[in-house]
Amino acid sequence: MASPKKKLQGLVAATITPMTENGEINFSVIGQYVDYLVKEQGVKNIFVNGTTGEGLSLSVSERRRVAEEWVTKGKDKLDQVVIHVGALSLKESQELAQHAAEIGADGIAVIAPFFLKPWTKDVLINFLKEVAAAAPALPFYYYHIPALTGVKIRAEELLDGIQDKIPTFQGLKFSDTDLLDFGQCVDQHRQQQFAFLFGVDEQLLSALVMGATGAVGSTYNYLGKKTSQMLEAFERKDFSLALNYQFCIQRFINFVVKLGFGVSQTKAIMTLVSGIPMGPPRLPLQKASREFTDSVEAKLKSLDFLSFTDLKDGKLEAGS
Ligand SMILES: CC(=O)N[C@H](C=O)[C@@H](O)[C@H](O)[C@H](O)CO
Ligand SMILES: CC(=O)C(=O)O
Repeated sequence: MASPKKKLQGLVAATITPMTENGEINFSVIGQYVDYLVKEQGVKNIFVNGTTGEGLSLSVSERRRVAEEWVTKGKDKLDQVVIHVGALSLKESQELAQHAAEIGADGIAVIAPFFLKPWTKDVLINFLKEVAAAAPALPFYYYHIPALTGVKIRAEELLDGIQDKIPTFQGLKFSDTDLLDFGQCVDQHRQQQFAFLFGVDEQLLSALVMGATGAVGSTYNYLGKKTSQMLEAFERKDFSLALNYQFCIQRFINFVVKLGFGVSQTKAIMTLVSGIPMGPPRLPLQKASREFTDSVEAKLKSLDFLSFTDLKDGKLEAGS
């Protein structure tokens, strides 16, 4: 059984995989990236090779090297490094799980296989169990992202009795807007100390109300500090301030969603905000346009996100 050590909580940044202009992984900026997350964003947990990291667009050997680099550069700086090891091939997923254990990662996460799909809960559990068994000492997280995998098995159903099958099961990363499903996951497992990590950044406040213990997301790369302020306000039960922060974050996300938002755009935004070159995405994704970056820069300035100036008297300016 996984050591019940430190529970994964708070904000977890879903890391981008930096690339060079010619499409190779740019390992040379990962050290800087770690320092940026810790010092500028106050984020000390990362989720590597997931959606934002284009994990499924990398070769197995690239995924291994990326995981190694984050673990190495994060040593003594980060609290937890969780590696996403999901793949269409069970063998590859097991290899990556075993590798994550060998390099000293703090946990592994797995999405549902999404080409030849599991159609029932039991089949999905069997797949996850085989992966988890390849890293029997590592905490295991199920990464529920039905809009991208097309596997719509409800998380609540999946979690029912999961520890009997997967003793290392430690939590759920829930990237969906179904708060009935999410809430029931929390409600039915209150005794078990699982991590319930929400993955829709623009709706995190509602998930906190529903019992989320943390969050994994792409925006925590550059809005980590802002989002932490929301978490702190929530902890203090200052719900109107927490809502102000959530609305402020929503104004930004709503703005980029309307322009067309995905991993490519996340790379462009992070380059802009951190100054660390994230490079283009890999095909089939296309680099974000110059117009996108220009309008985002103007928006970030108008929202005061670039300087991370604190809110005055806990009040936001009206409008956006
Ligand atoms: C589909 C996707 O990439 N979801 C991310 C994590 O699960 C989120 O962090 C979103 O990027 C974020 O909520 C903005 O929509
Ligand atoms: C957002 C997230 O969790 C991912 O990129 O996998």
